[in-house]
Amino acid sequence: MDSIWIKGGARLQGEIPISGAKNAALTLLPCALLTEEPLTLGNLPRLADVDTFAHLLNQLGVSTSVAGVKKGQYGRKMTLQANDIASTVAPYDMVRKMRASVLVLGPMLARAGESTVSLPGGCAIGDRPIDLHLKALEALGATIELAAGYVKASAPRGRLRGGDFSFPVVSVGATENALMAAVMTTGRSNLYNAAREPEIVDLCNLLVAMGAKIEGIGSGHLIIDGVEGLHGTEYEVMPDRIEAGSYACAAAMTGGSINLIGARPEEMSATLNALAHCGMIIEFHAKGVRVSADSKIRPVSLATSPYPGFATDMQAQMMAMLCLANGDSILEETIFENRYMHVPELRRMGAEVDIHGRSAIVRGVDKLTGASVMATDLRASMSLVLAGLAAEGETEVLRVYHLDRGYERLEEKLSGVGATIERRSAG
Ligand SMILES: CC(=O)N[C@H]1[C@@H](OP(=O)(O)OP(=O)(O)OC[C@H]2O[C@@H](n3ccc(=O)[nH]c3=O)[C@H](O)[C@@H]2O)O[C@H](CO)[C@@H](O)[C@@H]1O
Ligand SMILES: C=C(OP(=O)(O)O)C(=O)O
Repeated sequence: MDSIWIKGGARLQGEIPISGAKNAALTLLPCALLTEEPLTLGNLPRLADVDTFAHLLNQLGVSTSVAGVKKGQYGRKMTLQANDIASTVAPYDMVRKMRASVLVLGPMLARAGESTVSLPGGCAIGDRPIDLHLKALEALGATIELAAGYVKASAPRGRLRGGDFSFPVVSVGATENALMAAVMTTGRSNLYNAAREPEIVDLCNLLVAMGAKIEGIGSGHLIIDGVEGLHGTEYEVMPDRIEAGSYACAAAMTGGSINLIGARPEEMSATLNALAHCGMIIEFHAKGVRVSADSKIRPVSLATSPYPGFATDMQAQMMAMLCLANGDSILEETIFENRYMHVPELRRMGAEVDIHGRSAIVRGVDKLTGASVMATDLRASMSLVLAGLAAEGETEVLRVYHLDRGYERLEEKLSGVGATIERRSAG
């Protein structure tokens, strides 16, 4: 199995091109199910999750073709076409590989009048139920049955009528599923307390480009007037604000300066504000944003919350950074109940972190030391890469497949700014 080997200590300096956002890509891809016309998505990141999603869509009868990509170029362009839906079942072996597979539920229901998807079960960061996806679809007129680990949603007489739903807690995925179902109903839907993440705005913008009628985009109240059918279009995936934030932490932790090319600072202001609070210099420019270390990292207290709050997907990376602050920081994880799996591994590198329920006290230390480490999820793995970049000595991060889910050519991007990092095969 591959690992990432890092010799820490280099001051990172230069430019990193930011790839298309994983979490946007994973909700734009299922939109191909909503039309029989071709949908072309550009700036799709080359990630394992994107390949897995394309494979799932293939199983449902969607054809996918990738335009020629030049060597050294990031991203790719994929054309997807769902002439017919060959199957309306997303099987367990796909959904268990990637939770986001559940996002075929809403669009498949809208297009084919029925949809059967395996229940995803829990994962490394928490329980992650899909009850709100199902309740929102029921409010739009779907009938839901649960049997043998699968959820079967159907639309009476083949088409949903639309309806109103107020999310009791903000859910990105449930908002996405409800939106993709609501755009082809026979009536009007109101989604209250909808997620406002930039990836939701990206989804709305694509749906509108396909002919959907959505008002309130970017707000917590989305009003959707169903249309008869949608058409194909060409669309560019938004830049990945979590990838950009992760590399910003790399600049901070190595006393460096990284220009995040293509990053949209307005979509990552909670991360940039936290970095500025910690003493980093943030400079906006036409091509993106530059993050530079000016002094020792100052401690900060942060709680994760839905957008525009501080993203849970940045918590592990921020923790790695705060391990090197000149004082104690407090992090509170309010979204997922089990998202501190990186802590024991960071401790093995010399970090001092105490967990009290959902809070973590991060006591800044003068240095981290390289070690062999592994994590059980994507962002936890990235926090270990960041720790390795700043640590004294060598670090080996095992279970690279987590990183390959969400960071396009990580080692290439980091060596481009001066890191000593390589992928090694265990043979
Ligand atoms: C592919 C993708 O975009 N993944 C992101 C998405 O995940 P995902 O869409 O799974 O996360 P949600 O926003 O749905 O989860 C937020 C909270 O709501 C709870 N919940 C969610 C749905 C539901 O039916 N019932 C329920 O109780 C979850 O357990 C969690 O505590 O948003 C998360 C929160 O920003 C991010 O960390 C993930 O990177
Ligand atoms: C938790 C994440 O992704 P997913 O929802 O795909 O597991 C993430 O991107 O950090």
